[in-house]
Amino acid sequence: MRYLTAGESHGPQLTAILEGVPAGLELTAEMINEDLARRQKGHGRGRRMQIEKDTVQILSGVRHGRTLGGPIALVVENKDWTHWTNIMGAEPISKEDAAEVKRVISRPRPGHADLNGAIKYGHRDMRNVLERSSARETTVRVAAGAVAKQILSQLGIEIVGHVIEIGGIVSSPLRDASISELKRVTEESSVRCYDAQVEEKMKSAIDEAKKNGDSIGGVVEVRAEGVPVGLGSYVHYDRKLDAKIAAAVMSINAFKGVEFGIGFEAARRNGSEVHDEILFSEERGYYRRTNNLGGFEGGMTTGMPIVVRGVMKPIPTLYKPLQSVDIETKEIFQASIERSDSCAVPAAAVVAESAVAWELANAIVEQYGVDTMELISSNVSSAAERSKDF
Ligand SMILES: Cc1cc2nc3c(=O)[nH]c(=O)nc-3n(C[C@H](O)[C@H](O)[C@H](O)COP(=O)(O)O)c2cc1C
Ligand SMILES: C=C(O[C@@H]1CC(C(=O)O)=C[C@@H](OP(=O)(O)O)[C@H]1O)C(=O)O
Repeated sequence: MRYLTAGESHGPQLTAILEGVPAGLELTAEMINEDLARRQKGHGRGRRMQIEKDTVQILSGVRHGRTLGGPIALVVENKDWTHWTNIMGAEPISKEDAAEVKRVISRPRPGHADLNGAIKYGHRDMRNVLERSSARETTVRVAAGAVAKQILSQLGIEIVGHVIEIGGIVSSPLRDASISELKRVTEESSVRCYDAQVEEKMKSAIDEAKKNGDSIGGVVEVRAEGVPVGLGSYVHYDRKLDAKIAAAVMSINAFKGVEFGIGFEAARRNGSEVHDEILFSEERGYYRRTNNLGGFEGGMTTGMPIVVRGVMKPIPTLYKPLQSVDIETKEIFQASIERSDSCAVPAAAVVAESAVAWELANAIVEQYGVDTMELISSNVSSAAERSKDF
């Protein structure tokens, strides 16, 4: 499976075209809208989220609630577009109108794609960069992820993204919570964190940063359970599924690093304290005593829960401006802004969940790849039986 997205932050709409989704998958706009609404929530979001009410239109590839096997076109409208029709319209504008509607952005914001993008594409107006580099695009990535999650759910695979750290405030280590419990608890949390003890502290940290004109980042974690053994492969670098998942998480705006299981902590432990011992029971087949490696060995799934974390840097647009240089005058200036999120880590947890869901679903469709959900289900079940008795 693959997908493309198109659309600018303040243009008319965002579009995703998904190709290779098997036929016979139950899919409704309502299923996708649930995740779109989850992405919009979270303490620390800015005024834009009060304007947008993200809902999807399914424009092709689905009939009477089931996928057909053809490309699926998904569209989410930008409500804010009505305020930007002159500035963001596709048609050429006259010189006179240009003076009125086209306030050229010549001042790059540190931490954004503005300057590098302008140099790369030769744009003297950095709106031409920021419109597409904006994380508004993650809306349709979540829509694509919601389709992937339907595939996973039909195969009994559960997945959830949640927040484990914001602005240096860390939630306590996770108890033996099931994914459904994690989902239920984090859904009710204003920061998408299961640890109610630290929720208030995280909110205060966000409020404090905002009050100071600053922003904060954090760490999100995605867990997936019920994943079959042997997705991905060790035989070639570009077939390693952990690498694909890492790239998908890293591709989320503002993400700066990814780890699996105990991750960077592995550097500080002996091998005997890292590697997960192999056990066998009639009931479970092969399993691991621990899951320090987060569900991967040799670029393949072990059948243990997948545990992947990503770190999000603080939002770069700050009310407390950072120094930059105007590309027209070469003068130093202090960037000033009208609106921004002060923390988007809770929203990013939903984006990360979607990114991982897509990679997992894609790996399954590739590996058990036939054109219908029915056959994929039966192939996955017989592969599970085979690996249990192996
Ligand atoms: C859900 C989400 C919301 C974001 N909101 C903002 C925002 O309001 N203001 C901002 O400056 N950056 C925001 N960002 C981060 C920028 O999009 C990102 O830092 C920028 O595009 C540069 O990309 P890079 O950080 O990956 O290098 C957001 C990111 C995500 C994932
Ligand atoms: C619109 C979304 O996030 C936007 C991501 C973003 C950025 O620079 O990445 C900047 C802000 O946009 P604006 O400048 O219009 O306020 C955020 O609101 C969204 O998440 O749906």
